[in-house]
Amino acid sequence: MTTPKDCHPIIEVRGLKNAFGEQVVHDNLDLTVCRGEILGVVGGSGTGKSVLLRSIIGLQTPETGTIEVLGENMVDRTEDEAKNIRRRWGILFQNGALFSTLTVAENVEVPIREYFPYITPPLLDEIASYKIAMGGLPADAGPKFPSELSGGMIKRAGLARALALDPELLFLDEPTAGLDPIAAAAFDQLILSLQKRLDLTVFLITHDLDTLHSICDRIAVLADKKVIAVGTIPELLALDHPWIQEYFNGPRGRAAAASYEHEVVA
Ligand SMILES: Nc1ncnc2c1ncn2[C@@H]1O[C@H](COP(=O)(O)OP(=O)(O)OP(=O)(O)O)[C@@H](O)[C@H]1O
Repeated sequence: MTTPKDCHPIIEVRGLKNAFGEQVVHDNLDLTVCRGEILGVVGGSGTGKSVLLRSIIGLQTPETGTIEVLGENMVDRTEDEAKNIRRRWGILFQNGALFSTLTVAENVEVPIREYFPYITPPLLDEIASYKIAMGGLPADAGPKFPSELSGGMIKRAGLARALALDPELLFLDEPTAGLDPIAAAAFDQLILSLQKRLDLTVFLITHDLDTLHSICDRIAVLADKKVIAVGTIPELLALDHPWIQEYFNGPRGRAAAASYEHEVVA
């Protein structure tokens, strides 16, 4: 369960400690994400998955520890340095985090305008249309406002915006939360096909066992303020940690495993 030998680290977290007052969320947490993998991050509610994501993207300053993303140190960066690194990743927040007063196309254009303020409007529109198509939305979604979209379409619009600057790395925070099983499975397949086509590295926080089975290369488990294990599902199942056993071997875990095995055989 060590890091794969051929791993080219894209995210390296070492000795991370995060605390809010007396509450220690992470203590001496280590994690490596390798280039080209889809890493799923799981853990019970409140184990610090979102705080870990916020630390990695520089929104949460840790008490101690080092974080490198795409070869850059993320702790104590100047605003200019932070801006340079931010353009190399895309983030899909749990609720899509779209600007409600902007259309889908305008939302996708926000990061492009930020980094390329002199881009011409026709080119901007063309790039936005292309990204909207990559997010799996029909062209007529571009002029719509978020309030006119279904939950699944909001996620796809958020994904289109996350892809706006051709990222090397994608952060997804519970991408299938709130979607019905059919929409969730379609979204999983969209992530997988984008990851392959665009050669992306994906850091994916999820509670969705189907997502873990169907698209994740490795899974990191957060518990006891640390990443207690990273590996494939069979590797994790070989451990006798109670949370891991309950999660993957509980009724829902077994159902997800069975349906995935069925899918592989069929
Ligand atoms: N800004 C903050 N101030 C104080 N406490 C915080 C803050 N952000 C997070 N926490 C606390 O840190 C802990 C971890 O929160 P986090 O949101 O990372 O959990 P999570 O694993 O993502 O949970 P869930 O699966 O429910 O989304 C929680 O106890 C939360 O209350």
